[in-house]
Amino acid sequence: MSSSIVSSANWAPRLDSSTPRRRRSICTRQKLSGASWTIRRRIACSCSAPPRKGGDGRSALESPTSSLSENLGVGKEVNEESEVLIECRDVHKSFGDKQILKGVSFKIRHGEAVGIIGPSGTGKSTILKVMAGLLAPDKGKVLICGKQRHGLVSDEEISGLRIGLVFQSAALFDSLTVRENVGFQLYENSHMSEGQISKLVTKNLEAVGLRGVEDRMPSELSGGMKKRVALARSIIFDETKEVIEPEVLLYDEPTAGLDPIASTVVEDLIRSVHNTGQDALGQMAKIASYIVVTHQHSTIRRAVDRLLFLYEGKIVWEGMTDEFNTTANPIVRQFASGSLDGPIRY
Ligand SMILES: Nc1ncnc2c1ncn2[C@@H]1O[C@H](COP(=O)(O)OP(=O)(O)OP(=O)(O)O)[C@@H](O)[C@H]1O
Repeated sequence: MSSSIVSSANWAPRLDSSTPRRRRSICTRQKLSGASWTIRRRIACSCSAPPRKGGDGRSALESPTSSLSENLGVGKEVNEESEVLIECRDVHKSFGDKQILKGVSFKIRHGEAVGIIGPSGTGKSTILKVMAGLLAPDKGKVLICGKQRHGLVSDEEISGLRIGLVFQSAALFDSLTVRENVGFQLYENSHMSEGQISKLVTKNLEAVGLRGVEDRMPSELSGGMKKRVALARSIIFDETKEVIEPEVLLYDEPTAGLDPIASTVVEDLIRSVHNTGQDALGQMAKIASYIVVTHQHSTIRRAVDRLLFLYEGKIVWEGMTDEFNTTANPIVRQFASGSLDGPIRY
């Protein structure tokens, strides 16, 4: 069991003597472009994921007409005894004199699909960044498989649990092709050949329903395609490694700005890469658990099983998705109905 915790807080393309020439050119091009990128963190922890299961369970709210959904295993089997992968314990975070998180506590267990909802500006993205290690809490703890993370540490190849954050904006490198974007981690950090990476990129793009876009630039993609490319980038992993690390994926508003059908596609993709199920190619995926920050009702219904409601810096309600519309909690009722009357004031 590894005791080290390694991540990539200020991760950026590295240029060193071990970086192959082709890879250096990718890094250099992007450095010059000054674009933002998705930050991925690798966290070595002492947990080991339970064996992968096929499972035929699905959310009670899944559409019975969705053939993809029918194949997806979801959180039915998750219970109190499932292993806790991430725990936020009394997390506080302020920006200047503005207190955003005021004692947030919750656990994410292996196999869970959890949604974080709540009014705008209440700190949903902030808690994702704290979990991903991009922000340090002012007070309280984030435990990864029971181990407290201390600050932001360097990015190294490690084994354990990986935590990936998929930004709302997709955050693709604008000067790199789709192939280079999706394969970026592998070009940078693996020993795979170009040909191997290229094949894997194509396979992962197919898994998110994209074909023949490898040579396009991000500017040539629609918003929905960009989100799917970001999804492909978040699920790709080095298949030549003997040990495949389980991963918790954190999605920040993955369906924001998409039309209803494109949203459904992304919601089902998020489900399909969960490791209790299969990806769109029918292969077992490796995502241990995932968390989705969302405002979209369809995403709440289709993509997650359990909800955490964040309001005024605290989790004020937790429940299963089918309880979202029936709970008597006045804050949740107002939010679910979109009413102007109630405890939430704008
Ligand atoms: N780096 C930062 N510096 C200063 N203030 C910040 C920073 N990040 C977030 N904030 C502020 O913290 C508050 C919470 O932001 P956050 O993005 O977490 O909210 P949210 O619940 O995700 O909102 P939305 O639903 O609108 O996306 C906002 O008032 C925001 O302006």
